[in-house]
Amino acid sequence: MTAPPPDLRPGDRSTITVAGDRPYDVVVGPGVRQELALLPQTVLAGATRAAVVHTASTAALAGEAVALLQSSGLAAEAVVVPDGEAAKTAEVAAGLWTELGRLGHTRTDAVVGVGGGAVTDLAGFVAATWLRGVRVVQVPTSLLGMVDAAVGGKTGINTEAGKNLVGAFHPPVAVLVDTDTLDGLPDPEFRSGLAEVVKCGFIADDAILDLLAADPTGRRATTELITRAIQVKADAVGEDLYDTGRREFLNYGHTLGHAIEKAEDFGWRHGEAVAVGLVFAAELGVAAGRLPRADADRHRELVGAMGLPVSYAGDFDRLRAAMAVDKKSRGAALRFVVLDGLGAPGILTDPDEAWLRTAWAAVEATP
Ligand SMILES: NC(=O)c1ccc[n+]([C@@H]2O[C@H](COP(=O)([O-])OP(=O)(O)OC[C@H]3O[C@@H](n4cnc5c(N)ncnc54)[C@H](O)[C@@H]3O)[C@@H](O)[C@H]2O)c1
Ligand SMILES: O=C(O)C(=O)C[C@@H](O)[C@H](O)[C@H](O)COP(=O)(O)O
Ligand SMILES: [Zn+2]
Repeated sequence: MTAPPPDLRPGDRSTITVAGDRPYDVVVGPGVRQELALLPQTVLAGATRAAVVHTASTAALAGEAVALLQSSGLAAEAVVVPDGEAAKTAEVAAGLWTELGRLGHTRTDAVVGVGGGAVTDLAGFVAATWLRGVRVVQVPTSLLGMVDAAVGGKTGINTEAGKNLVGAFHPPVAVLVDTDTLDGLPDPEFRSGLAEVVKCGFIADDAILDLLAADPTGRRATTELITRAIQVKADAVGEDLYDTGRREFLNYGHTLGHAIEKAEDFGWRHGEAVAVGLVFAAELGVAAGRLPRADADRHRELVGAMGLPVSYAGDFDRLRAAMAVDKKSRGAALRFVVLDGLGAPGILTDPDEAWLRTAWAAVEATP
């Protein structure tokens, strides 16, 4: 089980360091976005310009970010992009490259993402590709962005063929998780973020499962849940940035989840699709003889109690075709993350068709 950082007390500021060739800090707490003003003296040393990428929903926070960066001497400008998955397109990325060119951004300048996971994925991707890589600071404002998307350096956009199929590994130089920014986040978005939190519980930290069982809204222990989920992610990413081993376990529930997002033309929230994917993956683990039935039942009960979907009405053959282009696939073989017990993730390669059908039957919504 992952222990919370020693300096964590409710309401406090805590810091989680993500290890790697270029380690960086994820700072969590109320008001920590103000620390943007300090970064030009530290991780943004030498920068003269910053482009603050945001959507309409985070315009006020982006305006504040611009003012904070300007107060420390940077020429900072806000750049607005479309909301949600509509931001994660080649066209929007190309628009940002044009804007960085117009603003005269050089290799020492920086991109700052202020928004949900879609913004941080896009901002990270543009930073990874502009001049072959400039620094990016992430200021996630959705729960999902905080516990997952802004941490770990996976950046990307979607294509016709599916989710996140074009991207780069490009870790941020800092992540400021300001828990105050959650105040304006709509409940369904908060719940969507909780899907990634409970995922971390299933793969690595049963204290998360206990906290969510005691309060399935996740509102009573939000800071502890955020910190624990980030710690699970940091542990995996610090060891395996490039997704060739331990990091793959963070993809638990995502094989079917991404296929559902695509089938729904990105009309479902990421966490909602992952929620069904978690229940499916647990059922697949049972069908494969790896996960005890009681543990799969715990998935369904907990995810359902959190108000997230546990079933889906769709065409399995279509979903299967989408799963075949999942980034975990190798050649023609499907690969899934499954559990050998709570907190014990592993890989299942090329599952029997019968196991897939059994797991699908367990999540298929009946009219
Ligand atoms: N890179 C990664 O490792 C990683 C991990 C998980 C998810 N993701 C990606 O993240 C995306 C999902 O992120 P998301 O759930 O944050 O979606 P999102 O970015 O679309 O944000 C959800 C909604 O909340 C709004 N919003 C965000 N912050 C707000 C605030 N403080 N107040 C009011 N509204 C606010 C947004 O405008 C949007 O409408 C997906 O594209 C997913 O693929 C990436
Ligand atoms: O960081 C990771 O690695 C993850 O798998 C975390 C996921 O929650 C996240 O949705 C990620 O973007 C999915 O990665 P992908 O490579 O399957 O697109
Ligand atoms: Zn995810």
